[in-house]
Amino acid sequence: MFLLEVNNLSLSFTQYQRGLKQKNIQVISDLSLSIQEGEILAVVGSSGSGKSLLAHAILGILPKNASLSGRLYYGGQELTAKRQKELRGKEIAFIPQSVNFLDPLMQIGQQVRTSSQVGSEKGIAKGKGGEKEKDRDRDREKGRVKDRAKDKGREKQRKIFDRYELDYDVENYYPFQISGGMARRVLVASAVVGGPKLIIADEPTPGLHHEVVKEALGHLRELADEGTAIMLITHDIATALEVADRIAVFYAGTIVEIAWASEFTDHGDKLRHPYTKALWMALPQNGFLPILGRQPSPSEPPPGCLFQPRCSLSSKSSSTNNSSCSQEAPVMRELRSGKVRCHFAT
Ligand SMILES: Nc1ncnc2c1ncn2[C@@H]1O[C@H](COP(=O)(O)OP(=O)(O)OP(=O)(O)O)[C@@H](O)[C@H]1O
Ligand code: NI
Repeated sequence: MFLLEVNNLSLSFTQYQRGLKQKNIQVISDLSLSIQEGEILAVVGSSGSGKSLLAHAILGILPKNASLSGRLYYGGQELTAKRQKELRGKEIAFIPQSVNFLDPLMQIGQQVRTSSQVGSEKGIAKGKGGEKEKDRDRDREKGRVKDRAKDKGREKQRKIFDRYELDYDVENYYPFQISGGMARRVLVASAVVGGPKLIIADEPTPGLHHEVVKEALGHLRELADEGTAIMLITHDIATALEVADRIAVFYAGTIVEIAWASEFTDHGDKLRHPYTKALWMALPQNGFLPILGRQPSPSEPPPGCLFQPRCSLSSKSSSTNNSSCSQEAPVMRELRSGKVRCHFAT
């Protein structure tokens, strides 16, 4: 059974234009994926393709002007807004794309300790330490219980600091006092403290040195090997291939292929979708072959298959008259133990 299932998810924004005119912009369309315990599924796609929004949809932290359709399941049960709120920061943890998710006014130690108790819109931050202090005066015995809980909280936090090689001194620092690499480790520590079953990591290694990237990916792999399900969002297929079990290739707001990481070999003959093959061949070790054209903007999608204007398969086999490519959007289908969204992939 899958821990997380995303079925036919679509997401659009209503934007107001001049006067009272409204425009609907479809950012994610008909997207399906699933993740098992113990596996890393990488979601790979270029900038602006809707990856972060997918993460926010799963966590239930979308902005108010977003409208969503499709279904989410977690542990076999529908993942409703109520469950999202209950599970967020605990069973379902988030490693956000930006270190700005750290609360600038809260010390790191407290931030890590409280991150598993919150489900704030902003992500991991915002504690509620103050209220606890009041109760203690009221009832000493109760207070002692709370002290023990507090000690336990600190103990747990320190264990995680040990694991991620964060000095205990760092507990008293504020986010502006730590380096970028350290801040990333704090984000991982904050995600892990609640003992999550599912981690959504949104671009966890931006602009980091190779060593730090390796370390961060190593942490994710370790957690997966302990049974955690991980969705790793990245624009960098090379990063994804270093740790992921499966790769979901994101293009213009939907997934065009789900492949095994082991299928990215040689000239990509085991891959299914022309875009996936092109991504693979664009890597330095495969000769840097560029992918011609541009990803369509969500406000002006082409008719039919979203990849059709750039597709070698569609233009090459014009003898068979592939008008379907320019007229009909292909649906996701199973192909060789993976999935593909293409009329002609074999
Ligand atoms: N609140 C919003 N209202 C309207 N459009 C939005 C909103 N938030 C995001 N978008 C648009 O949705 C698209 C997808 O954004 P998203 O942040 O998910 O992309 P991404 O794949 O995570 O990109 P990156 O790799 O740069 O992080 C973008 O074109 C963005 O402009
Ligand atoms: Ni993003």
